[in-house]
Amino acid sequence: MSGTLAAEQQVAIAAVRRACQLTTAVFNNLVKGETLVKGDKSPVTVADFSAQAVINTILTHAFPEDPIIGEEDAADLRSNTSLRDRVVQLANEVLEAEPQADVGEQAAWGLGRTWSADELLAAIDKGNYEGGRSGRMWALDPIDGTKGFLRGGQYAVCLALLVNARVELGVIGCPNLPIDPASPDGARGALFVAVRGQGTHQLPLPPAPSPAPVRLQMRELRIAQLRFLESVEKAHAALDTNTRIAQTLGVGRYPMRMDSQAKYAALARGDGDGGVYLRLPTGVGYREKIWDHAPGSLLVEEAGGLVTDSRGQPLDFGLGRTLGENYGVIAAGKGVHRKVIEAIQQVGRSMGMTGRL
Ligand SMILES: Nc1ncnc2c1ncn2[C@@H]1O[C@H](COP(=O)(O)O)[C@@H](O)[C@H]1OP(=O)(O)O
Ligand SMILES: [Mg+2]
Ligand SMILES: [Mg+2]
Ligand SMILES: [Mg+2]
Repeated sequence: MSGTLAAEQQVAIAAVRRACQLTTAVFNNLVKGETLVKGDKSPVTVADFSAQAVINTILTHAFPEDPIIGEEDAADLRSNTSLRDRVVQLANEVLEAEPQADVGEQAAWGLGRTWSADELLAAIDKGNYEGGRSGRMWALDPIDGTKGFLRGGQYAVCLALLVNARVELGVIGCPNLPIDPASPDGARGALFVAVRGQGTHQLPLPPAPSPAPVRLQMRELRIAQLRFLESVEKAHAALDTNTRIAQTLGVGRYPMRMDSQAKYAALARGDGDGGVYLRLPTGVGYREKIWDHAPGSLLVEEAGGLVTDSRGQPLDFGLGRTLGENYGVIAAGKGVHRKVIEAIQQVGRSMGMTGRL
């Protein structure tokens, strides 16, 4: 590992890999009562909490000065002792494993020892940073696509480093994504690393010494070849608007639906010829969270694509924990991005959605 942010890359990769070991193990043993429904009706499991505990423990020891914006907080664990005990057990199983020197892991990152419940809950709550425009901060989604995780579909462990509101490093672990998109039924588990100015690379998810990273380059598709990449969740996708945009552009292929930021990885890699990540506001006032887009957007940009909102404006990661007013997120190859934005604007006008798109 060389170049700028080499230390941050190494720490982030180790943290995401260890968290993925945890989520994979939990999926095989998840039992009733280990999933809660949050205030916004979304699910959260012991795996989300313990993955955040693992990653925040590692980040806090490696970079003590850095604030973290993490999706979860420990409030529900403080009032539910059986859930708390399970999270402590799961996080410790992963943190206790001795540091693997051959992949650059260090004991100073909090590895190779057991942590108390208080320490792990405090680590989860370290993710409460409010965000902002200046300085360094990490953005963490311990499990992005919890619904995908629960149904055995796609999900992603997502970590980004932002400096002055710009994403500089993105690391995404996708335990259920096929390693080779040409063999969709083949071995699964891929890790994606993007560093600004240094490209996007795919590595094997299990830690391996001297892995051979594969550099990803988005294919430049013509409009007629495009296929949209959309959420599986109907509540997260403006399906009617998406269909009209497809018609306006002349995109005839049925969209590829996938949970989580695995979509950004799939787009960067060209899986299934998906050529456009399309996420428009659903009109329920939902604000996009920065941990849902920071690492994924860099994966696409560093593979040669463009990521903006539906007006063609850059995403603003300096507004706090959310992206502010929701104008959606559109990611596509440089050759087609502008045409997609034009089609969205045309459909927005025809549907009387001026100001919302
Ligand atoms: N109404 C909504 N519109 C868009 N995204 C949403 C909405 N509700 C939740 N999400 C978020 O979408 C992400 C999943 O994206 P996708 O649907 O593309 O897989 C999750 O992080 C989820 O948040 P949460 O983690 O709170 O469930
Ligand atoms: Mg999540
Ligand atoms: Mg998420
Ligand atoms: Mg969630």
